[in-house]
Amino acid sequence: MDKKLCIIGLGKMGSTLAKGLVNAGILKKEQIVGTDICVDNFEMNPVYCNIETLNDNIKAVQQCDIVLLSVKPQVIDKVLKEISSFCKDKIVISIAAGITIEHLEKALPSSAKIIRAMPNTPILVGEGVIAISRNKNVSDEEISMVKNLLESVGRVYLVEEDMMDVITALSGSGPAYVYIIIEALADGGVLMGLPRDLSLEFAARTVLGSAKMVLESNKHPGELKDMVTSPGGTAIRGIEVLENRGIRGIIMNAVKEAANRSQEINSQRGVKFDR
Ligand SMILES: NC(=O)C1=CN([C@@H]2O[C@H](COP(=O)(O)OP(=O)(O)OC[C@H]3O[C@@H](n4cnc5c(N)ncnc54)[C@H](OP(=O)(O)O)[C@@H]3O)[C@@H](O)[C@H]2O)C=CC1
Ligand SMILES: O=C(O)[C@@H]1CCC=N1
Repeated sequence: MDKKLCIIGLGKMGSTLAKGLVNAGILKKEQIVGTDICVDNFEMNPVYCNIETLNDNIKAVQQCDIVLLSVKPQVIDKVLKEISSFCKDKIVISIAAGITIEHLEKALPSSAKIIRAMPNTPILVGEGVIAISRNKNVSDEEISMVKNLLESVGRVYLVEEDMMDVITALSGSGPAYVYIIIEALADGGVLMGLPRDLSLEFAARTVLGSAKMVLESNKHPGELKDMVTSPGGTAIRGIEVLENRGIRGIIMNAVKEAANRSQEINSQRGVKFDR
């Protein structure tokens, strides 16, 4: 790919994307420029993988074909205002939770090619899942190019934008829920006497393997669960505890609340820009 990418905001997600794309070999490190307001951040954080870093968003945007906005929703308006006039012919990808294409369109030139995307942190290890939606200015060829770029770090799905808040809650935020589950499984092992490092390894590998079974076996998770639960055995005793405490409802509510928050982020911000 011969395009140059500018990542604005080299925080957790921006730097993860930079590293994921370079590791995947789809872009050379010379094809990515990253910006952040705090230059010290660059030195502190080794994950920037030697890409060029600037603390000047405009300079970075001017030298790139694709602009990826990876700042918090709370500061995105400020950044959009700063770079807007330099984005006429650019593909602008925003990964900001809750920020709609309509909102981005109001802040950018009418010709801007806008993509709203929702990745998740496992892109760092090439196992991300990424949803993308586009505005009318993005051609089929351009969306294929972006899809191809992002496919180097995960599975990419082109979705209707009205699914984005839920996807933000499920796969965008989901790693956080899964890490809590892994940590709790490991704590359970430690509680019962396993060494911490062994317990964490077993917990993480159990989640990894179980997810692979769901994806590769073509079996419903309930059927896979039944394969683990012998009558009168150990697993069903554990499940009884989880069901008594409402594990399913708790997880469903977590997704619902996160999706509500994604919607709230956009509606609470108003859509008002100085051109
Ligand atoms: N973390 C995640 O798992 C995911 C995050 N996202 C989205 O990605 C975006 C970034 O999130 P995340 O990486 O977690 O947040 P971070 O706060 O870690 O990263 C944002 C970075 O942008 C910097 N920044 C702030 N203002 C500017 C500016 N004007 N110009 C350039 N850089 C600036 C921040 O610097 P400073 O800290 O000094 O303010 C920070 O380093 C958010 O919109 C979030 O919704 C999407 C999917 C998953
Ligand atoms: O918590 C957040 O707002 C971001 C968006 C998705 C995951 N983390």
